Amino acid sequence: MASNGQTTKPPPNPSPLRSAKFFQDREKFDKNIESSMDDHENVVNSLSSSYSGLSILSPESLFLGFHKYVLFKANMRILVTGGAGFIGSHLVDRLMQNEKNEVIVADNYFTGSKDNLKQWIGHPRFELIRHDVTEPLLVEVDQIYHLACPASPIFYKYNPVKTIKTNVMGTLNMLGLAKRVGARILLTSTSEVYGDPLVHPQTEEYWGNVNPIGVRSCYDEGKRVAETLMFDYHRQHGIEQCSLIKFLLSQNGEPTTEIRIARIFNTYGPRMNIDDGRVVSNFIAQAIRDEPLTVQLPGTQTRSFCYVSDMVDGLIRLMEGNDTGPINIGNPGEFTMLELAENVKELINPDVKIMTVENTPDDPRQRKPDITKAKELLGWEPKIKLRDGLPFMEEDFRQRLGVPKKA
Ligand SMILES: NC(=O)c1ccc[n+]([C@@H]2O[C@H](COP(=O)([O-])OP(=O)(O)OC[C@H]3O[C@@H](n4cnc5c(N)ncnc54)[C@H](O)[C@@H]3O)[C@@H](O)[C@H]2O)c1
Ligand SMILES: O=C(O)[C@H]1O[C@H](OP(=O)(O)OP(=O)(O)OC[C@H]2O[C@@H](n3ccc(=O)[nH]c3=O)[C@H](O)[C@@H]2O)[C@H](O)[C@@H](O)[C@@H]1O
Repeated sequence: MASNGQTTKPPPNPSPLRSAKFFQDREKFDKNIESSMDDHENVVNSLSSSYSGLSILSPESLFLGFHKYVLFKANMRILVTGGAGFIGSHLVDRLMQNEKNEVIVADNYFTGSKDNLKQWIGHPRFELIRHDVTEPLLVEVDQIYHLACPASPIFYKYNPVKTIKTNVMGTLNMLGLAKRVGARILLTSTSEVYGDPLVHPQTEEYWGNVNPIGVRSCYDEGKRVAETLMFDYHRQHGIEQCSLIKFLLSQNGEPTTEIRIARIFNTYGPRMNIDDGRVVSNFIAQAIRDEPLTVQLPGTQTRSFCYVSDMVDGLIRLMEGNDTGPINIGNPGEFTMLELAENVKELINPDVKIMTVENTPDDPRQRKPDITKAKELLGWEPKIKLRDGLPFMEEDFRQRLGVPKKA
């Protein structure tokens, strides 16, 4: 009861789907669909009369062709944030292979480098922008792969406030852009959202065991907030629509936010920073330099390592597919750090020593993805085993370090 004794009205239904505005909008869509149908008829008629050669085509096929032209744009303009980094640059290579793609990279070069993209600089379908994602960006694009964020623990702990700003404000800015231009956005989240996991292997349903105030939290919790923002934008501004309605919505200035979330597990391959600090790059660089492999204690902690080409394949499938995720993308092959060191020693330098060193706080004890969802929903699973991937990385590191393999 209100204070004046009258019965208070229930608050309006908060669901944007059921608000009065929703029904007004629906009416607007219906009218638009009708007028768009009229437009199509006009186009079909004028095309048929202007080009006698087209008269062999049925009005239906012309209608569909027009739809395809308008709704499923032949060319795709794709933004890759963090595209000058390790995974980002491999993703750019793969996207550029498709001649219908135009690729724009936005990167602040904190851990990435122009060198990773040198083969594309000057290419007519490629643009590189020095940009920090904590600031807004306005570019007309159809898809956004949002990778910008330092990934190596050494780098993300170096300036933790900046790391959390990159994850939170960076993702907010990219979501704002996605909403404004009607682009689909994919976030590269991480297995670190599972923290020091109590469930093994990790399924997407597991909510994680994360220290909110530890030295890794800027990254783990930053990515968790980034995932939350993705889903909030999706729920608040995005309804899964069929392409026709989506097109009409975007024509009306109505926001749509289509999201995809990949939870990436440890990925390795050529172009990793040599002094990046992550375990695979450390061990390979140490083996090549004849320095002892530094296994952090206790050495029995596990990780699952995915080769970068498999990762890129998984990310593209997720972007192109129909599922929002989150979906684990990683290789379920699980190794202790001592086993990894043994493998590197055997494959790269049998004379190298293995030594144990102190670990850092909150290091997860185990990690292995359950990839059932990726298999079922994306038809994806990794192809390259660790022992097959390590030599590709060795070759790249030897070239960059200028140390040829001993005869
Ligand atoms: N490699 C892995 O094992 C792994 C695992 C889980 C998740 N991920 C995620 O995948 C993405 C790419 O990782 P990576 O291994 O290629 O790392 P990386 O450090 O090589 O690449 C990150 C890129 O983002 C750029 N960047 C960082 N902060 C930025 C900012 N504020 N504005 C613009 N650009 C910025 C860097 O300069 C770099 O080019 C990251 O989001 C990371 O969290 C990676
Ligand atoms: O897969 C993930 O989700 C995360 O994986 C890594 O995080 P982490 O597994 O801690 O990466 P590394 O620094 O490579 O450490 C892996 C393990 O190797 C150990 N390690 C590291 C370096 C080293 O020289 N020796 C060593 O034994 C660490 O103690 C740790 O147990 C990435 O760096 C994160 O960006 C990513 O999000």
